[in-house]
Amino acid sequence: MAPNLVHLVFLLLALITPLILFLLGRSRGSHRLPPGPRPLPVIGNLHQLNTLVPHRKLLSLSRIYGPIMQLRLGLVPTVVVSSPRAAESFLKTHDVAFSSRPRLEVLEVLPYRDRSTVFSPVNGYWRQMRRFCVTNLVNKDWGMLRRETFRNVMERIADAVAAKGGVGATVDVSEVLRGGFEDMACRMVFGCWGEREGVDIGTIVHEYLMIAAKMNTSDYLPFLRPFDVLGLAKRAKKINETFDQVIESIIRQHDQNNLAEQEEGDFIRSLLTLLGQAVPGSNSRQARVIDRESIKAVLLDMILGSFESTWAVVEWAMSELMRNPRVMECLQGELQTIVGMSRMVEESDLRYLDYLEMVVKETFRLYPPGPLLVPHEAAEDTVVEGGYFIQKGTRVFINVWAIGRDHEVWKENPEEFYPERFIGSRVDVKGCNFELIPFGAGRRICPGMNVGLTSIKLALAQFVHCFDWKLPTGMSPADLDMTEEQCDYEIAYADHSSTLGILARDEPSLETTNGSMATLNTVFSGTSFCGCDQQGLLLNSLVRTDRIIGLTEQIQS
Ligand code: HEM
Repeated sequence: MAPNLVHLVFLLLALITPLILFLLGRSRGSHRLPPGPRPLPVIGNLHQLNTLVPHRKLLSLSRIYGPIMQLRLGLVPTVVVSSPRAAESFLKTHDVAFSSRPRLEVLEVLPYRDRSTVFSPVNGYWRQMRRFCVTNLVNKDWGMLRRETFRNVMERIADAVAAKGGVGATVDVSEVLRGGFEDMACRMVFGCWGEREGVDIGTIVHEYLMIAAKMNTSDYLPFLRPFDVLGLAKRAKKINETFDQVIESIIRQHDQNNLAEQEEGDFIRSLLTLLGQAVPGSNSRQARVIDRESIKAVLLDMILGSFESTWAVVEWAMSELMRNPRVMECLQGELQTIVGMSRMVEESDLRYLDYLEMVVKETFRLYPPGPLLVPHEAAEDTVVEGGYFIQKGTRVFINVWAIGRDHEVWKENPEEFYPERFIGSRVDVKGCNFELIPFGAGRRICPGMNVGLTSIKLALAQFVHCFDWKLPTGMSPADLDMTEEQCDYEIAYADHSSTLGILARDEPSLETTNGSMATLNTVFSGTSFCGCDQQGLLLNSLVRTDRIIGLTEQIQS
């Protein structure tokens, strides 16, 4: 299109959009819309969310307009839900109406876009693939893999400490945690380690999540799509080409029945048995055949869901434990009493560790990895709690981050990390108590919840059981920066003409302005997909001589 024509189209759209929206608004007749801030012409309330941490801004707006608040983001009517009661209305009472997902622009460039279980509408295909993943991946017994993974992680820490001169050496906890969770996820989903064809799968996952987390203007102002203003469609295409090459090579290896590459309960091999099967599509008359693209889409969903969210929770928990020595002491005390100091924590111990359970819940309350969940969309016109009318096609954000800080629910110092608030409480994270829904609730609830929870508890327990930790010299708990910031950096490709061969991601510096080492707590939480991340937790490890015999010897040798 010639530039003049483009400008003309843009101008026309800018002029007629408010009129269309006005007429649409009128046609809703007597329906009562939720309150919300007044939108500007064309951009609506987009300017108010021009922030790296939209869940914070949305919380402050909801304190003015209420727990069900209507915004207009560009041309998209959007509702933000910020209380347990309102969340229950959307995710339980009207679960069917709000289980759909919006079609995001970055997905349009992906060949597997309509086969993803995360972004598929609720239909026969979604149901079947989700059930398949739960049976063949999530519900498998991964106990041995977790045991091996976290033993390796503890040994890696001990090795790193020994290499740096022994007890008291500084360890990059983020790095070790990320590596452990990445390897475990790759072995579960792909049956191989995290490095493939010279490409680190973790870097691919991170890039996907970064792209999805960005607030993409084209999603809200569709007439900007041809311009790819933020370059996200280009980035998505590029990372997808890389993923495609990596995943093709992994699938080929499983296809060829190369047993050396395979682990017990091989998920890819089970997926391949589905090839060619017909499953119901969006309605009972429409069948869909499972093809190679469906298999790649499911593998991508599973690997994206698997590890960033999990290790981020352990990092947040470790940061809070460093800030709260009393809580650390209680947790170590519980481990010492229940597990003792002559062996490592085992999965079978977890059910007896009540204080650990409370520490994990408290971490989820304050730092849900998906502060706004994955966006939902209204599949039909619905009247919700409070008599508010929600129009079909409205995007729905459930502000879990705000719900975790709701003064009405968490009456005693909601901002404080205080695991004891759960003593005698039946609230848990499994989707029945709407005051704490880090995994969502209803039919879109995270299918990986149980596997994620067990890994988090085991990793955290072993971290604090095997080692004593202290902040690097010169740093006090008050220096720990617990605010989130968006961490975006482009990955470097080895060769611009080829998609394979990612060099590295350009990590943000770990030095703070005053020169001391500090945490860079990072959240990436655009309004499309949200994930929480935290980077660069550096701690000094101190292994007490009465702790875990093997590790102590390893460090001292
Ligand atoms: C701490 C760990 C985890 C957290 C906090 C978490 C959180 C979430 C959240 C908030 C959602 C969106 C729910 C909604 O839209 O209402 C979700 C969806 C999903 N998660 Fe997880 N997740 C975790 C671990 C996992 C794991 C380990 C897997 C895979 C093995 C996984 C796979 C998925 C999938 C496939 C979906 C999409 C479900 C659908 O749309 O039907 N997640 N997760």
